[in-house]
Amino acid sequence: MDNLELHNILLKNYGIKKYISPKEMNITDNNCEYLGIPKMVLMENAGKSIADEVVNYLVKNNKNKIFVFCGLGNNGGDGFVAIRHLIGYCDYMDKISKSSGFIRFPSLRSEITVILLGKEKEIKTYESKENFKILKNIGELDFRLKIKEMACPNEILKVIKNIKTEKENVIIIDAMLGTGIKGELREPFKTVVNELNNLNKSNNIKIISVDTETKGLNGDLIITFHKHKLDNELNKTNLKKIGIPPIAEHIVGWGDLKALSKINPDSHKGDNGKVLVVGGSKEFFGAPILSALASSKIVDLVTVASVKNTMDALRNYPELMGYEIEGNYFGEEHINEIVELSKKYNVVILGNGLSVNNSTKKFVNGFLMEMDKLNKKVVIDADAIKVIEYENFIFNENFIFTPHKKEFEYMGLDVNNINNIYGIPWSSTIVLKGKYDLIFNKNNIKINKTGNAGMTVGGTGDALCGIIGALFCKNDAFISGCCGAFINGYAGDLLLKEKGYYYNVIDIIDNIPIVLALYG
Ligand SMILES: NC(=O)C1=CN([C@@H]2O[C@H](COP(=O)(O)OP(=O)(O)OC[C@H]3O[C@@H](n4cnc5c(N)ncnc54)[C@H](O)[C@@H]3O)[C@@H](O)[C@H]2O)[C@@H](O)CC1
Ligand SMILES: [K+]
Repeated sequence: MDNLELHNILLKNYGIKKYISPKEMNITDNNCEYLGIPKMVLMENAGKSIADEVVNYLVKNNKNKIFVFCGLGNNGGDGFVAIRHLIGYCDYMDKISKSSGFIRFPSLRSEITVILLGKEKEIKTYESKENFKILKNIGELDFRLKIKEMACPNEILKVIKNIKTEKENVIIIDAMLGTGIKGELREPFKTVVNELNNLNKSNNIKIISVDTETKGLNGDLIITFHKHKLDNELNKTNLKKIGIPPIAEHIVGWGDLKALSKINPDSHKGDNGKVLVVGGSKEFFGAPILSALASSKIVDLVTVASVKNTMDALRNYPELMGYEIEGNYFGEEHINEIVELSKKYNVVILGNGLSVNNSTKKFVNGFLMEMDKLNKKVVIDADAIKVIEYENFIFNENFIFTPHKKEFEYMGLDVNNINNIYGIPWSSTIVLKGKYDLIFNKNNIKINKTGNAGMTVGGTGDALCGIIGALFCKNDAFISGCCGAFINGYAGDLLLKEKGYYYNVIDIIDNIPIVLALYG
């Protein structure tokens, strides 16, 4: 069974999640673009579905005047599109009422008023900007559309006061903030929300929110897109599908990369992560250096704890630090000192070039037991995967495993027997490497399709766990696994375009910053 088949079987078993968090939604939204679906298309579908629903609401509730409060992000953009579609309905409704003398809809003879909470130049996204321009073009010529750009709360208060005196039945559309809200509500949004809550108590006014209610707002209806959002009250939410395919939630793409924790420009040395690589042996001394080099492209500080041969090779890499152990292999006698050393680091990467023998077996099992007690984050790779005694093993959420198919079999999890995987009470994240990488834990599953045949060259697995370990310093296990797989593969894909299949792991490592600069 290949990873793609496994993915489909796991997906079936995981079932479909009813809710989506704002963060997951943003990732999915960006990954639609990665799949080739332009954001403009999703915004168009979202805005159209709002307009359809508002017209329904107009009919049912005998409303005939619309005010739309729009923010500067894509929630506002959905509002702009909805207004354009509603203007289309006005025409349709006028025609029906005049030609047939039969009034099916209340006529929107009065105008739609758009209140942009800010200035046009402050609109954040390309899609929103373009849709606002269209509205302005229409509004210049069509008496039914009025557009106001307002940043000052006092000006906005005047508009809301006027709404109170409206004789018409009014609908207010809240397209202020959606899944992009961060922190507490700022002005002028705060004032608007307070005032709208007061207005809402009057019977003539109904509030419909786009995607989510702007924080603190208590409206009448929410029209949400793709999936229910965690905070929305179900009994007043209407779900609309806007053309997002289910796989957009399960593919790793640049949406995941954009969701990674960002480097703070004011940060100090060490703030952006410290990684300890524990691996290497007399024979395989280079592997931990490759992991460490990959990590060092992302975090501030990387130390390799290893045998003398590795230390000798490390002299050529001044960007890495070394910690030499006694002997040719890790063993039980090294557990205490490496546990102590690990306390200074955010993440430990364990296993590259460790060798498989009784000595390393004792080390790995004893060391991981201590890591579990300390709640230390560990990426477990290569030989470490082979020597773990899985019968007594605790798969905690701070462990990420990065096996290929053969190593995965050591874990006692039969790829061909899905019941063996699904339902296992573990929290660790698995990054199962292959043509398609599969990243999963008991809550999530994603598939990564970056990478190419050139990556069968030695060391790419070491680079991968180096990247994952570095990301894990400041991100959760699942997104670190996903983004590590994506970055490693994408670095290789860039090389394929540039050099064909003739590149090595050092070229991949050198490309890590390029991928992060493109999408991070
Ligand atoms: N997720 C999807 O698949 C789709 C999402 N769309 C819409 O896009 C929305 C998300 O768009 P964005 O990511 O641009 O985010 P939002 O439009 O929700 O908000 C982002 C804007 O709000 C400002 N902001 C953030 N926190 C604030 C606070 N506390 N107080 C005041 N202002 C604050 C930011 O400066 C930014 O300009 C969704 O809710 C939905 O309406 C649609 O366009 C179509 C598809
Ligand atoms: K909203």
